[in-house]
Amino acid sequence: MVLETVVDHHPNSSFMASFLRQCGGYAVIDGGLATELERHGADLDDPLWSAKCLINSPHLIRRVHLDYLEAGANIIISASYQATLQGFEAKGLSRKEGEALLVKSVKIACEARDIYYDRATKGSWDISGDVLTRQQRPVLVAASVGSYGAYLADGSEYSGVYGDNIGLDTLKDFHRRRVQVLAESGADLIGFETIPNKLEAKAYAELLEEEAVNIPAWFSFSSKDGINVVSGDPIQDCALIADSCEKVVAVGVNCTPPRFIHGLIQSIQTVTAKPILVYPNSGETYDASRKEWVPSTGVKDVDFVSYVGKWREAGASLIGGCCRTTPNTIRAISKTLSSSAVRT
Ligand code: MET
Ligand SMILES: [Zn+2]
Repeated sequence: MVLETVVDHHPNSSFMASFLRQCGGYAVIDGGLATELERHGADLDDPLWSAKCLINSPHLIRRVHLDYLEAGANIIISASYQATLQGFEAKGLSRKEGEALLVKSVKIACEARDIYYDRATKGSWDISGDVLTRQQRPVLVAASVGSYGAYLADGSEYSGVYGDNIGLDTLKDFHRRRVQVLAESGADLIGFETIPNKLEAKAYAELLEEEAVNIPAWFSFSSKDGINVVSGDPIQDCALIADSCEKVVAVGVNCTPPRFIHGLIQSIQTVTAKPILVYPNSGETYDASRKEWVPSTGVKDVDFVSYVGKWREAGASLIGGCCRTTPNTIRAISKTLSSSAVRT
Protein backbone atom coordinates (compact mmCIF):
# COMPACT_ATOMS: atom_id res chain seq x y z
CA MET A 1 0.00 0.00 0.00
CA VAL A 2 1.45 3.35 -1.01
CA LEU A 3 0.11 6.54 0.48
CA GLU A 4 0.52 9.56 -1.68
CA THR A 5 2.53 12.12 0.23
CA VAL A 6 0.89 15.48 0.65
CA VAL A 7 3.82 17.46 -0.67
CA ASP A 8 6.94 16.28 -2.43
CA HIS A 9 9.95 17.90 -0.87
CA HIS A 10 11.34 19.48 -3.99
CA PRO A 11 14.02 22.12 -3.87
CA ASN A 12 12.72 25.52 -2.84
CA SER A 13 12.14 26.82 -6.33
CA SER A 14 9.56 24.18 -7.13
CA PHE A 15 8.14 23.59 -3.65
CA MET A 16 5.36 26.12 -3.98
CA ALA A 17 4.72 25.46 -7.66
CA SER A 18 4.27 21.78 -6.90
CA PHE A 19 2.00 22.46 -3.92
CA LEU A 20 -0.15 24.87 -5.92
CA ARG A 21 -0.42 22.34 -8.72
CA GLN A 22 -1.62 19.70 -6.25
CA CYS A 23 -4.18 22.18 -4.93
CA GLY A 24 -5.51 22.90 -8.43
CA GLY A 25 -3.70 26.16 -9.12
CA TYR A 26 -4.42 28.16 -5.99
CA ALA A 27 -4.42 27.57 -2.25
CA VAL A 28 -6.61 28.77 0.59
CA ILE A 29 -4.83 30.11 3.67
CA ASP A 30 -6.61 30.01 7.04
CA GLY A 31 -8.14 33.04 8.78
CA GLY A 32 -7.36 35.01 11.94
CA LEU A 33 -6.06 32.77 14.71
CA ALA A 34 -5.70 35.07 17.70
CA THR A 35 -8.95 36.91 17.08
CA GLU A 36 -10.75 33.59 16.60
CA LEU A 37 -9.35 32.30 19.90
CA GLU A 38 -10.73 35.48 21.48
CA ARG A 39 -14.10 34.93 19.87
CA HIS A 40 -14.11 31.58 21.65
CA GLY A 41 -13.54 33.31 24.95
CA ALA A 42 -9.74 33.31 25.34
CA ASP A 43 -8.39 36.35 27.14
CA LEU A 44 -5.34 37.37 25.09
CA ASP A 45 -4.65 40.68 26.78
CA ASP A 46 -1.07 39.64 27.40
CA PRO A 47 2.32 40.31 25.80
CA LEU A 48 2.25 36.72 24.53
CA TRP A 49 -1.13 37.29 22.81
CA SER A 50 -2.21 34.03 21.10
CA ALA A 51 0.90 32.24 22.41
CA LYS A 52 -0.65 32.45 25.87
CA CYS A 53 -3.00 29.67 24.77
CA LEU A 54 -0.01 27.39 24.14
CA ILE A 55 0.31 27.32 27.91
CA ASN A 56 -3.34 27.54 29.01
CA SER A 57 -5.54 26.12 26.30
CA PRO A 58 -3.81 24.17 23.52
CA HIS A 59 -7.09 22.30 22.87
CA LEU A 60 -8.69 25.59 21.81
CA ILE A 61 -5.88 26.28 19.32
CA ARG A 62 -6.33 22.78 17.88
CA ARG A 63 -10.05 23.35 17.56
CA VAL A 64 -9.61 26.63 15.67
CA HIS A 65 -7.09 25.01 13.30
CA LEU A 66 -9.62 22.24 12.71
CA ASP A 67 -12.40 24.74 12.07
CA TYR A 68 -10.25 26.35 9.39
CA LEU A 69 -9.47 22.99 7.82
CA GLU A 70 -13.16 22.11 7.77
CA ALA A 71 -13.77 25.49 6.13
CA GLY A 72 -11.41 24.61 3.27
CA ALA A 73 -7.95 25.86 4.26
CA ASN A 74 -4.89 24.37 2.54
CA ILE A 75 -2.49 26.13 4.87
CA ILE A 76 -2.84 26.52 8.62
CA ILE A 77 -0.57 28.90 10.50
CA SER A 78 0.76 27.94 13.94
CA ALA A 79 0.14 29.90 17.14
CA SER A 80 3.77 31.04 17.34
CA TYR A 81 3.17 34.55 15.99
CA GLN A 82 3.91 36.21 19.31
CA ALA A 83 5.69 33.22 20.87
CA THR A 84 9.24 34.35 21.51
CA LEU A 85 11.90 32.93 23.77
CA GLN A 86 12.39 36.42 25.19
CA GLY A 87 8.65 36.73 25.87
CA PHE A 88 8.50 33.34 27.57
CA GLU A 89 11.54 34.20 29.66
CA ALA A 90 9.82 37.34 30.84
CA LYS A 91 7.11 35.02 32.19
CA GLY A 92 9.67 33.05 34.16
CA LEU A 93 9.97 30.12 31.75
CA SER A 94 13.37 28.65 31.01
CA ARG A 95 14.89 28.71 27.55
CA LYS A 96 14.20 25.00 27.23
CA GLU A 97 10.56 25.40 28.21
CA GLY A 98 10.21 28.26 25.72
CA GLU A 99 11.68 26.17 22.94
CA ALA A 100 9.31 23.33 23.80
CA LEU A 101 6.36 25.72 23.50
CA LEU A 102 7.50 26.82 20.04
CA VAL A 103 7.64 23.19 18.93
CA LYS A 104 4.27 22.61 20.58
CA SER A 105 2.65 25.33 18.45
CA VAL A 106 3.60 23.39 15.32
CA LYS A 107 2.68 20.03 16.86
CA ILE A 108 -0.84 21.29 17.62
CA ALA A 109 -1.31 22.33 14.00
CA CYS A 110 0.04 18.96 12.78
CA GLU A 111 -2.34 17.15 15.14
CA ALA A 112 -5.26 19.15 13.77
CA ARG A 113 -4.22 18.15 10.25
CA ASP A 114 -4.04 14.46 11.29
CA ILE A 115 -7.48 14.62 12.89
CA TYR A 116 -8.86 16.37 9.84
CA TYR A 117 -7.41 13.78 7.48
CA ASP A 118 -8.74 10.96 9.62
CA ARG A 119 -12.23 12.41 9.52
CA ALA A 120 -12.20 13.55 5.93
CA THR A 121 -10.73 10.46 4.35
CA LYS A 122 -12.94 7.83 5.94
CA GLY A 123 -14.38 5.92 3.02
CA SER A 124 -12.59 7.89 0.35
CA TRP A 125 -9.90 5.49 -0.81
CA ASP A 126 -9.10 5.13 -4.46
CA ILE A 127 -7.77 1.97 -6.01
CA SER A 128 -5.88 2.39 -9.25
CA GLY A 129 -3.69 -0.52 -10.30
CA ASP A 130 -2.34 -2.04 -7.08
CA VAL A 131 -1.92 1.36 -5.49
CA LEU A 132 -4.30 2.47 -2.81
CA THR A 133 -4.29 6.25 -2.72
CA ARG A 134 -5.88 8.46 -0.14
CA GLN A 135 -7.77 11.35 -1.66
CA GLN A 136 -6.51 14.13 0.53
CA ARG A 137 -6.73 17.84 0.16
CA PRO A 138 -3.14 19.07 0.40
CA VAL A 139 -2.53 20.82 3.71
CA LEU A 140 0.65 22.57 4.81
CA VAL A 141 1.53 23.71 8.30
CA ALA A 142 3.23 27.11 8.35
CA ALA A 143 5.18 28.04 11.46
CA SER A 144 4.36 31.64 12.21
CA VAL A 145 7.02 34.21 13.02
CA GLY A 146 5.72 37.63 14.05
CA SER A 147 7.87 40.73 14.00
CA TYR A 148 10.04 42.21 16.72
CA GLY A 149 7.32 44.84 17.07
CA ALA A 150 4.79 42.11 17.84
CA TYR A 151 7.04 40.94 20.70
CA LEU A 152 7.26 44.51 22.01
CA ALA A 153 3.44 44.55 22.00
CA ASP A 154 3.52 48.35 21.93
CA GLY A 155 1.93 48.96 18.54
CA SER A 156 5.26 49.19 16.67
CA GLU A 157 4.18 46.09 14.79
CA TYR A 158 1.83 48.50 12.97
CA SER A 159 4.24 51.43 12.72
CA GLY A 160 7.44 49.57 11.84
CA VAL A 161 9.33 52.21 13.79
CA TYR A 162 11.89 50.51 16.02
CA GLY A 163 14.15 53.51 16.62
CA ASP A 164 17.81 54.03 15.77
CA ASN A 165 19.03 51.60 18.40
CA ILE A 166 17.57 48.60 16.64
CA GLY A 167 19.71 47.59 13.71
CA LEU A 168 20.00 44.58 11.45
CA ASP A 169 22.13 42.55 13.86
CA THR A 170 19.82 43.18 16.81
CA LEU A 171 16.88 41.91 14.79
CA LYS A 172 18.79 38.87 13.56
CA ASP A 173 19.89 37.98 17.06
CA PHE A 174 16.39 38.51 18.37
CA HIS A 175 14.88 36.05 15.87
CA ARG A 176 17.77 33.61 15.42
CA ARG A 177 17.01 30.86 17.94
CA ARG A 178 13.26 30.96 17.34
CA VAL A 179 13.78 30.50 13.62
CA GLN A 180 16.21 27.62 14.24
CA VAL A 181 13.74 25.88 16.55
CA LEU A 182 10.77 26.36 14.21
CA ALA A 183 12.82 25.14 11.25
CA GLU A 184 13.32 21.83 13.06
CA SER A 185 9.79 21.60 14.46
CA GLY A 186 8.17 19.52 11.73
CA ALA A 187 6.51 22.52 10.01
CA ASP A 188 6.39 22.52 6.22
CA LEU A 189 7.45 26.14 5.95
CA ILE A 190 7.98 29.30 7.98
CA GLY A 191 5.50 32.14 7.54
CA PHE A 192 7.12 35.47 8.37
CA GLU A 193 4.00 37.52 8.97
CA THR A 194 3.01 41.17 9.22
CA ILE A 195 6.56 42.34 8.39
CA PRO A 196 6.50 46.08 9.05
CA ASN A 197 9.72 47.31 7.38
CA LYS A 198 12.56 46.55 5.01
CA LEU A 199 15.10 46.07 7.78
CA GLU A 200 13.26 43.15 9.33
CA ALA A 201 12.78 41.52 5.92
CA LYS A 202 16.53 41.80 5.38
CA ALA A 203 17.17 40.29 8.81
CA TYR A 204 14.94 37.31 7.99
CA ALA A 205 16.54 36.79 4.57
CA GLU A 206 20.04 36.81 6.06
CA LEU A 207 19.00 34.50 8.88
CA LEU A 208 17.53 31.96 6.46
CA GLU A 209 20.87 31.83 4.65
CA GLU A 210 23.19 32.00 7.66
CA GLU A 211 21.34 29.32 9.57
CA ALA A 212 20.92 27.15 6.48
CA VAL A 213 17.25 26.81 7.30
CA ASN A 214 16.07 23.62 5.65
CA ILE A 215 12.44 24.46 5.03
CA PRO A 216 11.10 27.18 2.75
CA ALA A 217 9.55 30.44 3.93
CA TRP A 218 7.11 33.11 2.88
CA PHE A 219 7.44 36.82 3.50
CA SER A 220 4.21 38.68 4.20
CA PHE A 221 4.14 42.43 4.76
CA SER A 222 1.45 44.73 6.10
CA SER A 223 0.38 48.08 4.73
CA LYS A 224 -1.82 50.98 5.81
CA ASP A 225 -1.95 52.84 2.51
CA GLY A 226 -1.76 50.31 -0.32
CA ILE A 227 1.61 51.64 -1.50
CA ASN A 228 4.09 51.22 1.31
CA VAL A 229 4.49 48.78 4.17
CA VAL A 230 3.48 50.23 7.52
CA SER A 231 6.89 51.84 8.18
CA GLY A 232 6.69 53.81 4.94
CA ASP A 233 9.17 51.62 3.05
CA PRO A 234 7.84 50.99 -0.49
CA ILE A 235 6.29 47.54 -0.91
CA GLN A 236 8.44 46.96 -4.01
CA ASP A 237 11.67 47.42 -2.03
CA CYS A 238 10.42 44.88 0.50
CA ALA A 239 9.26 42.40 -2.14
CA LEU A 240 12.65 42.68 -3.84
CA ILE A 241 14.34 41.41 -0.69
CA ALA A 242 11.99 38.43 -0.72
CA ASP A 243 12.63 37.94 -4.42
CA SER A 244 16.37 37.71 -3.99
CA CYS A 245 16.21 35.15 -1.19
CA GLU A 246 16.26 31.65 -2.64
CA LYS A 247 14.50 30.19 0.41
CA VAL A 248 11.45 32.42 -0.01
CA VAL A 249 8.75 30.62 -1.97
CA ALA A 250 5.95 33.20 -1.81
CA VAL A 251 5.63 36.87 -1.04
CA GLY A 252 2.65 39.01 -0.20
CA VAL A 253 0.56 40.91 2.28
CA ASN A 254 -1.42 40.14 5.43
CA CYS A 255 -3.28 42.00 8.14
CA THR A 256 -4.03 44.82 5.74
CA PRO A 257 -7.48 46.21 4.84
CA PRO A 258 -9.04 44.46 1.83
CA ARG A 259 -9.39 47.69 -0.12
CA PHE A 260 -5.58 48.03 -0.46
CA ILE A 261 -4.87 44.50 -1.59
CA HIS A 262 -5.42 44.80 -5.34
CA GLY A 263 -2.90 47.62 -5.79
CA LEU A 264 -0.38 45.85 -3.59
CA ILE A 265 -0.59 42.67 -5.69
CA GLN A 266 0.09 44.74 -8.80
CA SER A 267 3.08 46.45 -7.19
CA ILE A 268 4.59 43.19 -5.94
CA GLN A 269 4.23 41.69 -9.39
CA THR A 270 6.41 44.36 -10.93
CA VAL A 271 9.41 43.06 -8.96
CA THR A 272 8.94 39.31 -8.54
CA ALA A 273 7.64 36.26 -10.34
CA LYS A 274 7.27 34.32 -7.07
CA PRO A 275 3.74 33.23 -6.09
CA ILE A 276 1.81 36.00 -4.35
CA LEU A 277 -0.11 35.47 -1.13
CA VAL A 278 -2.74 37.75 0.38
CA TYR A 279 -4.58 37.30 3.64
CA PRO A 280 -6.10 40.63 4.59
CA ASN A 281 -7.77 41.45 7.88
CA SER A 282 -11.46 42.31 8.05
CA GLY A 283 -10.68 45.97 7.36
CA GLU A 284 -11.27 47.05 10.93
CA THR A 285 -8.52 49.10 12.55
CA TYR A 286 -6.66 48.05 15.66
CA ASP A 287 -6.40 50.77 18.27
CA ALA A 288 -3.12 49.83 19.98
CA SER A 289 -3.57 52.23 22.90
CA ARG A 290 -7.05 50.95 23.72
CA LYS A 291 -6.10 47.41 22.68
CA GLU A 292 -9.26 46.91 20.68
CA TRP A 293 -10.50 46.70 17.12
CA VAL A 294 -12.56 49.62 15.84
CA PRO A 295 -15.40 47.89 14.00
CA SER A 296 -16.97 50.72 12.00
CA THR A 297 -14.39 50.37 9.23
CA GLY A 298 -14.86 46.61 8.77
CA VAL A 299 -16.02 44.59 5.80
CA LYS A 300 -18.67 41.90 6.04
CA ASP A 301 -17.84 38.39 4.84
CA VAL A 302 -19.86 38.87 1.68
CA ASP A 303 -18.02 42.09 0.85
CA PHE A 304 -14.65 40.53 1.61
CA VAL A 305 -15.50 37.75 -0.76
CA SER A 306 -16.49 40.14 -3.53
CA TYR A 307 -12.81 41.07 -3.74
CA VAL A 308 -11.50 37.52 -3.93
CA GLY A 309 -12.01 36.94 -7.67
CA LYS A 310 -10.25 40.22 -8.43
CA TRP A 311 -7.25 39.31 -6.27
CA ARG A 312 -7.02 35.99 -8.03
CA GLU A 313 -7.27 37.63 -11.45
CA ALA A 314 -4.63 40.16 -10.45
CA GLY A 315 -2.26 37.26 -9.79
CA ALA A 316 -2.57 36.14 -6.16
CA SER A 317 -2.43 32.37 -5.84
CA LEU A 318 -2.64 31.98 -2.06
CA ILE A 319 -5.62 33.69 -0.46
CA GLY A 320 -6.95 33.70 3.10
CA GLY A 321 -7.76 36.02 5.97
CA CYS A 322 -6.06 37.63 8.94
CA CYS A 323 -7.33 39.33 12.10
CA ARG A 324 -11.10 39.30 12.66
CA THR A 325 -11.76 36.97 9.76
CA THR A 326 -13.36 33.68 10.79
CA PRO A 327 -13.97 30.16 9.45
CA ASN A 328 -17.03 31.60 7.71
CA THR A 329 -14.80 34.00 5.79
CA ILE A 330 -12.52 31.14 4.78
CA ARG A 331 -15.47 28.96 3.75
CA ALA A 332 -16.73 31.81 1.56
CA ILE A 333 -13.26 32.38 0.03
CA SER A 334 -12.89 28.69 -0.67
CA LYS A 335 -16.32 28.52 -2.31
CA THR A 336 -15.73 31.60 -4.43
CA LEU A 337 -12.36 30.36 -5.64
CA SER A 338 -13.60 26.91 -6.51
CA SER A 339 -16.46 28.30 -8.54
CA SER A 340 -14.27 30.90 -10.20
CA ALA A 341 -13.14 30.35 -13.77
CA VAL A 342 -9.66 31.69 -12.99
CA ARG A 343 -7.80 28.64 -11.79
CA THR A 344 -4.22 29.14 -12.88
C1 MET B 1 -1.40 40.62 13.66
S1 MET B 1 -1.46 39.49 12.42
C2 MET B 1 -1.66 37.97 13.25
C3 MET B 1 -1.40 36.82 12.40
C4 MET B 1 -1.60 35.48 13.04
N1 MET B 1 -1.41 34.42 12.07
C5 MET B 1 -2.99 35.37 13.61
O1 MET B 1 -3.90 35.22 12.85
O2 MET B 1 -3.18 35.37 14.79
ZN1 LIG C 1 -3.69 39.99 11.57
